[in-house]
Amino acid sequence: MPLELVIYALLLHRSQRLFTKSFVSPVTNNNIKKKMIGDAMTNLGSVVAGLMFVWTIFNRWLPVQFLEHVEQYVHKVRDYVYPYMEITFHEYEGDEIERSKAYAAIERFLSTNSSDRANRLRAKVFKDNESVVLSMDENVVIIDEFQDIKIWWTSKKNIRQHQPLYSNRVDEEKRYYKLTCRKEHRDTIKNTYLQHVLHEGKAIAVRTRQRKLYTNNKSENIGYYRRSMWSHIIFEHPSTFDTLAMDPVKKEVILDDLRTFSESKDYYKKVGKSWKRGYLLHGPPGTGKSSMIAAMANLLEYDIYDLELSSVKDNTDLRKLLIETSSKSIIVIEDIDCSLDLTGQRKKKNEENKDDDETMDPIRKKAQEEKEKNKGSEVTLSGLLNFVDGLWSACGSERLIVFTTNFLDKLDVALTRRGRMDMHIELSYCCFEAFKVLAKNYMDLESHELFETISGLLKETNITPADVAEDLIRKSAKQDVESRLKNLINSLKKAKEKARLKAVKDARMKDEAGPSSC
Ligand SMILES: Nc1ncnc2c1ncn2[C@@H]1O[C@H](COP(=O)(O)OP(=O)(O)OP(=O)(O)O)[C@@H](O)[C@H]1O
Ligand SMILES: [Mg+2]
Repeated sequence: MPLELVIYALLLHRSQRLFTKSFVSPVTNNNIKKKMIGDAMTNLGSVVAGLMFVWTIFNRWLPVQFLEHVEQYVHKVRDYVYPYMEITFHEYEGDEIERSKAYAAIERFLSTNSSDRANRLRAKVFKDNESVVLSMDENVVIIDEFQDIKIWWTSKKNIRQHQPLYSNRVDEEKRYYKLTCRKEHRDTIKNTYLQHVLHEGKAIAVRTRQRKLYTNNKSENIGYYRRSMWSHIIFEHPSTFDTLAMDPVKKEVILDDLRTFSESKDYYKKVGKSWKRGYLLHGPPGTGKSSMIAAMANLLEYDIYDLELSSVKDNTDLRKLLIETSSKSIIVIEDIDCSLDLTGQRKKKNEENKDDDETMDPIRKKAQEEKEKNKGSEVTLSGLLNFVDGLWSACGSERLIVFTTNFLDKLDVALTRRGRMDMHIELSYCCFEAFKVLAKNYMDLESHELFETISGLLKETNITPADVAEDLIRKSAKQDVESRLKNLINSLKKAKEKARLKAVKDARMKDEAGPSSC
């Protein structure tokens, strides 16, 4: 027998006993009063228990359509007598994949309000573990007041269970906030209060904004339920355009381009373009491509989405990732030539594969190995082109897309054409101007008698800013400026000698191969 039926039967029995007991008590004034209260309670208990009993039986044996009909009427009656109205705000609306902005704004609004009022709170630690933000926990109610109106906010969570084919059961959490207020305040709530909450929520977001560095979760780990496709940490890279060593004229052009972009919301709208810009950073390893991305994010106060293409299953997942990025962000794909088979030299591919491992440049060899490793991903070039400037790329705004590569010539021209990658920036070997920036940053030094020697050597040999920085950085408290400059001069001389020997070797090999090899 179902448990509910047993409980209702017990309730009926209990109320029956109370009823009979009140009849057998001696008749006094006091007892009459008690008896009346007892009778009323007994009758009420019996009616409720009886109704529940009947409802349980109905629920089991009556057709679903009929029950739905009854339920509708029960709700109508309830709505008629219940003096309150309710509004719910779901984290995800319907089948939308983007988190509701209203939900996020309410969450922030309530996080500041709840810390003084709620008894059960959830803590989040921010800014270098220095500040704690408290927000209301599930099923907690907090009361807000607005123009002498009381508003009740509740945080709720529904759990739905799915059983995907050939897979274990998974729980899908659906979170929402419920606002409750008296019906007579409907207009104020609708027209004024909600605007106030959303506005405040956004303002709090701006005030407490911490920039984030996101990375995409591996497609298969996202699973059936709605887990964010990105994970993040707080972004705290110290690189700025001041610390970036490069040709000052080039630097000024890039700075100007970035500033103009960030102030051109209306302009982009006017010309009918989505508000985004593509940058392609190319150059040898250690010339500052990643440092420049960090400097860009610091300059414009954007988040960074570091997209690992090899972890993306296919073009559909790539699109979903794009949708989940926020505005004011930089989407980065580093070493795009190694990420996938997106090169423009497919026809040469077979020949390239035949390259003797011995003769292949080590950096190219590494890129080749990376590509082999990433064969699991089905993202295609067209999927990536759509990601950059397809219809879906227009969702969200104020976004930079930055690709980096060590080999510009290995990329498909479709990917690098202007309009997709609007600005091509070459980061190259260290010139004297770039060295001066590093000397200022690493040693607080603006001039020195050894600068002339260094300037001469820099003109004759290729050395990356990363290598220069390695010589200039202080390695012990005793190490003085001069010894660091001398270290650099030694490195430059060694690099020059190495280059000379390589040139001699190449020339000899060319002579040995003879003219037919051309
Ligand atoms: N132009 C530069 N200005 C200042 N520091 C630089 C510059 N280039 C390199 N460095 C120094 O060298 C380190 C490595 O640089 P970075 O990672 O930016 O190079 P990269 O071009 O991204 O290299 P890769 O192609 O290998 O990814 C940085 O941490 C920084 O200290
Ligand atoms: Mg890099």
